[in-house]
Amino acid sequence: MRVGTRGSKLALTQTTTAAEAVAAAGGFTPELVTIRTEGDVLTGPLSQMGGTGVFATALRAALLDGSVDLAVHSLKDLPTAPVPGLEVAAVPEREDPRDALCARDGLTLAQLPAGARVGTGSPRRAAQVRAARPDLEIVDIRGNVGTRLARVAPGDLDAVVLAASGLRRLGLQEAVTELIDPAVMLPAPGQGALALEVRAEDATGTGPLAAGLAAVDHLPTRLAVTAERELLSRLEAGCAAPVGTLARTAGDELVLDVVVADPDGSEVMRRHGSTTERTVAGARALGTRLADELLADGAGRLARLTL
Ligand SMILES: NCc1[nH]cc(CCC(=O)O)c1CC(=O)O
Repeated sequence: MRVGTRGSKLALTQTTTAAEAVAAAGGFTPELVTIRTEGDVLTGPLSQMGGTGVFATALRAALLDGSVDLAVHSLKDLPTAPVPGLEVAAVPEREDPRDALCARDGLTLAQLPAGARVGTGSPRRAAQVRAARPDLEIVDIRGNVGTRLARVAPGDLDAVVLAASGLRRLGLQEAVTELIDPAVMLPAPGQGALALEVRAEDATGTGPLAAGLAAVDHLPTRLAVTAERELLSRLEAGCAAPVGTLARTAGDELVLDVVVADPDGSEVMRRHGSTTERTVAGARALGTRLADELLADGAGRLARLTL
């Protein structure tokens, strides 16, 4: 069973873990195949790379041409539009979805001094940092997790904002000085979750791959990310848009929080919604409903500023 992965340390770590879980449940041996994607080759701000899918397209092509049988993606890097012939057959249990501040001297967002320099390449993170702390300076950065973390140094940056999940998977959780409360910063749709994608004919049935995938699928995570991604696609916003959202199951409800910000954080729209229909269709309907409420209130104008 050939498993496609990006070559970054984070991608290799999370693909290995996911592939081993699927393989153990399905009873086969995985072989990792590293694939260079556009997002790994190009430099410059991600938000200006011309659309979504810079990390996923090459992996999807490898699935379609048969050179791999399973692709492991960070769900937040996967475009919401379905690809004919492919299916996200499993979404394993999500890691911590929150964003993490990694600051010098153990500082939190509230404790950073005025004028402190905070690195992020994400318009979503930048807008929410600006909304919470208009007195900080945002510095546009890129690179893999290790590269970005290394920028926290005297004479350079005071802090960076990264996904807690990525840091944890890399064993770098010591660098986190604050797990940012979703009331202050909502994560990207799907953050902290993985998508296990296969050719549609392998998604169901009695084969070892389908059996392994069914064993690692986690329904509460699938419902949460379905609501988040439906909202994102309804807003027609890409992965680089200033849209934060987080869904979770609470008791017998699925609840969804959303923020749409203009890039400078001076205008921020928040919405909260819930449903008792804990099915994929119910999750979709919840995402659609909140997106429509936001669009009716002018969110399109805010979000489109950076698209
Ligand atoms: N776009 C980069 C990216 N894609 C997935 C992750 C790791 C977090 C995750 O599992 O969602 C990261 C790094 C980051 O945002 O800090």
